Parts: sequence; C-alpha cells; structure tokens
Amino acid sequence: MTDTSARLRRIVLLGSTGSIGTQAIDLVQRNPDRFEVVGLSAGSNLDLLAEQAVALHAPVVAAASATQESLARAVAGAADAAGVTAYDPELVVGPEASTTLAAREADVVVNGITGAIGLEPTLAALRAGTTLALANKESLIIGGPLVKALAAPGQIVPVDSEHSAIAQCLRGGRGDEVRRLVVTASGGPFRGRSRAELAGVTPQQALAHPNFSMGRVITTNSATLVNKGLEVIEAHLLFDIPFERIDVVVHPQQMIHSMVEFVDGSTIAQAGPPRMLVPIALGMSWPERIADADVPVDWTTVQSWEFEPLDDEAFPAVALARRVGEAGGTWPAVYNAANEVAVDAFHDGRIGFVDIVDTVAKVVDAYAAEPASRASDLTLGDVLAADAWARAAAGRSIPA
Ligand SMILES: NC(=O)C1=CN([C@@H]2O[C@H](COP(=O)(O)OP(=O)(O)OC[C@H]3O[C@@H](n4cnc5c(N)ncnc54)[C@H](OP(=O)(O)O)[C@@H]3O)[C@@H](O)[C@H]2O)C=CC1
Ligand SMILES: CC(=O)[C@@H](O)[C@H](O)COP(=O)(O)O
Ligand SMILES: [Mn+2]
Repeated sequence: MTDTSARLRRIVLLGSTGSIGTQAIDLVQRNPDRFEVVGLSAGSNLDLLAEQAVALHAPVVAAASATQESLARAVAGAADAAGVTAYDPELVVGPEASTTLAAREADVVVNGITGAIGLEPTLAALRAGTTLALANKESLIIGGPLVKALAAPGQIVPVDSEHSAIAQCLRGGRGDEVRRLVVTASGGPFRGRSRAELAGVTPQQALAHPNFSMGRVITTNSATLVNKGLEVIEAHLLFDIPFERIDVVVHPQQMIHSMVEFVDGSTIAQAGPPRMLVPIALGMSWPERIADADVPVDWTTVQSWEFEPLDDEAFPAVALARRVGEAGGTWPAVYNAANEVAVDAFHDGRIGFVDIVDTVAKVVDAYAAEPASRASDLTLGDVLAADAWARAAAGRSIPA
C-alpha cells in the first residue's frame, strides 16, 4: 500500500462534479500544503469538470461521457475563461475513464462516483495499492468479499459519515472490546409517516433531505431508508461486525454521526454538524486530521437531540438489506441494482414512492430461484451478471 504518512498527498478524485467531489475540491483548495490533485474524473458535466481541472491544474482529466474532442473543447474553453495559457492535460475518455485514472500513481483515490458503476474504479485503486477514500458505498456493498480480498488492512478509509464516525470511535477501544455498532439515521423527509401516508409523495418531496445536500440517488435512498440498509451492509463489511450487532437508531438532527458501544457499557459517539467536510478530509488524510476542515458543534446554544426507533413497517428497506447482507454473495448486488432502476423509474413518474422498495423486494424474492444466487467465491463476472439480471428483472416489473 502507498505510504500515506507524507504530508502532501497526491489525490485522484473520481466524481469531481458531484456533491462529494465539489466538497473534496473545496478542502484541497483550502489546504494546498496537504493535498495536490493529480487526476479528476466525472460523467457528463464537462463544463464543470474542465473548470475544476483548470483551477487545480490537474495533469489528467477523465470523463465517461465525452470524446477527446468534446473534452478538449471544454478544457480549452475553461482555460480561456480563466485566462490560463500553458495548460495541456492528458485527457482520458469513455466508460472506462475513471477505472483507468484510478489505477494511476497516487497516494489516495477518492471514489465519489454514484452507483454500481463505481465498482471497477474501486477495484482498480485497490489493485494499484492506493489508499481508497470510499464515498461510493455501492462498490463495497455489491463487491463484498471481492473488494475485501483485494484491500490490505487500512487501505479502505470510509468517507460515508456514519462509517467515518465509527472509524473515529474505534480509536477509543480494541476490536475485541466492541459490543455493538449504532448507525444513526435521519429518518428522511417522511419520518413519522405510515405506509399509507407515503403513497402519494412526490419526487420533489423525496429530494428534500432534512439535513444534507447530496446527489439524487442517495437523497432518494435516504427517503426510502435504502441508504440506511446499504449502510448496515457497509458497516458489516468494513468493521467485520455481525448483522445482529449492528443497530440503527433514528436521530433526526444528525449531530451524532454514529456510535460504538463497548463491552463495559461505555458508548463513544462522534458528533459534528451534519456536513461531509470532516469525513471527506479524514478520507484524504487518514489518520491525520485537517485543521478547521469544518466548524465544531456550538455547545453554547440550546439544542435538543432526539433518538427514536426505526419504523420497519413503513420503511422495510433496512430489514430487507439485512436479509441480503446475511445471504452475502451476489445478493447485495441484486438489492442495489433493483433499487437504482426503481429510483430512476420513480423520478421519471413511472412508479410511486412505496413501489421503489416493493420493486426491490420483488426482485430479491425472484432471485431465490436463480442458481447464480448461491455464488460464494465471488468474481467480478458474478457481480456484473447479478447486477444485470436484477436491472432486467426490475425493468420487467415496472411500467415502461
Ligand atoms: N453527497 C453526500 O453527502 C454523500 C454521498 N455518499 C456517496 O458518495 C457517492 C457520490 O454521491 P454524491 O456526490 O451525492 O452524488 P452526485 O450525484 O452528486 O455525484 C455523482 C458524481 O459521479 C459522477 N459520475 C456519474 N457517472 C459517472 C461515470 N460513468 N464515471 C465517472 N463519474 C461519473 C458524476 O459526474 P457528472 O455529474 O459529471 O455526470 C458526479 O461527479 C455515492 O455513492 C453516495 O452514496 C456518501 C455519503 C454522503
Ligand atoms: C451524509 C451521509 O453520510 C449520508 O449517507 C447521510 O447519512 C444520509 O442520511 P440518512 O440516510 O440517515 O438520511
Ligand atoms: Mn451516510
């Protein structure tokens, strides 16, 4: 694994134009003595990607949905607009662009891509021996044992706020002293509603997360609680704690990002305002902290922090995730892929909100009849096949 003890870390940032990506760039620009961007990638937002590349003088710029010509034009336009003359980066384009970039020499690859397409870049970074600051939880969840087999101890640093919190709490005790992990959940914009009351909610309402400004998929997943289901599987894979010792508690203020309960009855919680700057900064600099990455909790103001149990009847996504997580193999890939299809269908107006998790459940149930569902020595081919099977199955159960 790359030696990350040097103070200046060379960062490859995948998904630079998204919520995680733009916040990572903010941290890089505020800490030029700690971070240097050596590569940027994005999907289709070429104007923003080019603007970022020019501002950071990134030597390699990669885009999935671009040609050499369209990306070169965007970079030239952004350089012109910024009055920059001598900037001629290497351009990498096409569906494999982020995977190619992730394999390049760097200290840390930040994977801020959204969805299952983040898997191959994750594998490439791990194979290259680079520290992986992992926001793209989907790649770990669907790749499961495949990803873990490639990762050296400590090579994956979680960026997801709950898992960053747990990693920070685990500094307070030995692994064999851990009794439970407690993952906090906002409960989403529909917290407190019954299943019947969820029937008519709109995409716009689902995108109104109470605390965080995030991409469309994860925001919708927070509303259905699929995000929390994915995070339970992620916690199991990252920290090797069995599912029955991972709890979810609804904490609407999200000031506590998660907790670890130890065998002596002590619980360590990590607190901070509900923002991603600290988890992203720690992802890029672990185990060191970056001064003033964010502002701390203001303990001088009156505030109330609430905790309540999850309503599994209105929000069955977490229980379903536990089921596929326990089953292992390709099951989590099926859950995730069906969800990605259903989320798109919901935003296209083809299905209602409760149909998202109903579709995932239907596809997961149907997968029991598939021989491939029993795959144990997971290969990339197994995962991609299960992902494709689930997308097709979800597509068949959703009106066109
Ligand atoms: N946002 C947050 O606060 C948190 C996010 N996460 C996780 O981080 C990941 C990113 O989330 P978020 O930033 O919110 O998502 P966004 O939708 O805001 O950003 C997604 C990024 O992925 C890029 N992208 C899309 N397709 C490709 C592709 N084929 N190749 C390369 N890049 C591509 C997009 O590029 P473009 O726009 O140019 O198409 C964009 O830069 C997700 O896995 C999410 O679950 C976890 C915790 C918190
Ligand atoms: C910021 C972050 O890590 C998100 O995954 C966040 O946790 C979403 O919150 P909920 O899924 O609990 O609404
Ligand atoms: Mn999270």
